[in-house]
Amino acid sequence: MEPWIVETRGLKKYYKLGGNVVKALDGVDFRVKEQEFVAIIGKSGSGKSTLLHMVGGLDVPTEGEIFVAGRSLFGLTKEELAVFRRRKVGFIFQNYNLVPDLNVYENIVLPTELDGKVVDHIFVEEILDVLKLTEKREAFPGNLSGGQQQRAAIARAIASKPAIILADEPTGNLDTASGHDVMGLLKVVAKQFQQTIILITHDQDIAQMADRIVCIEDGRIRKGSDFYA
Ligand SMILES: Nc1ncnc2c1ncn2[C@@H]1O[C@H](COP(=O)(O)OP(=O)(O)OP(=O)(O)O)[C@@H](O)[C@H]1O
Repeated sequence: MEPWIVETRGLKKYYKLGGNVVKALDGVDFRVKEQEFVAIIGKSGSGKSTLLHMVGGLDVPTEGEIFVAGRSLFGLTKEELAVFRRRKVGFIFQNYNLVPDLNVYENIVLPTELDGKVVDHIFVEEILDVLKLTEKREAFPGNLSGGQQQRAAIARAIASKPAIILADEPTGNLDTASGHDVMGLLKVVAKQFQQTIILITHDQDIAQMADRIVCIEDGRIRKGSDFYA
């Protein structure tokens, strides 16, 4: 059996809008191996966010199955999905989503503390070092550049040791140079700490930095689009 850490089977998400049905996802079979770094590309409205939200347990499909780290998300209650997200998924958003009143270090350890787990401070130091944030550990998000904030958000995602990391347009708010920097560092930490990453982006150049690229078109994986970069 293939060691899929993420697998979707026949995934569909339909929205009823007035008399119309919007097929945001229309039968997606998507698989990710452990420690892979996959970029999902596609035009605006193609279904990228919908797919990421389903895999991250932020939303439930109309039809189809999702397996993450060996368990099915089918039939989980809202509360069970919240626990799934907290324990298994690290999220990285376009807007960083750092807590403004907490410094970099406090932001990084927050999810682990909220989950009632012991913080592995040695591990956090290593992450800070790889992401070149050691000197910014006591800085507040408001005093950091966009690239530094996103590096802190990446550190936070890695520090909770999730099964998968989902990144939603992580370079979307950054200029080209900072975007490439952040993407390069994300790749380095992913490899160093053996993380599985699924990232969505509009940007071909950013996607090219992943191990594998999958293109979504009209709610489906475009035939022949799934390839190793
Ligand atoms: N809550 C909703 N209600 C109705 N339609 C929705 C909803 N969420 C998404 N859609 C529709 O589903 C389709 C896919 O949306 P989705 O956000 O997944 O695309 P996307 O590829 O992530 O786009 P973008 O790059 O602009 O974020 C679009 O047509 C969108 O309008």
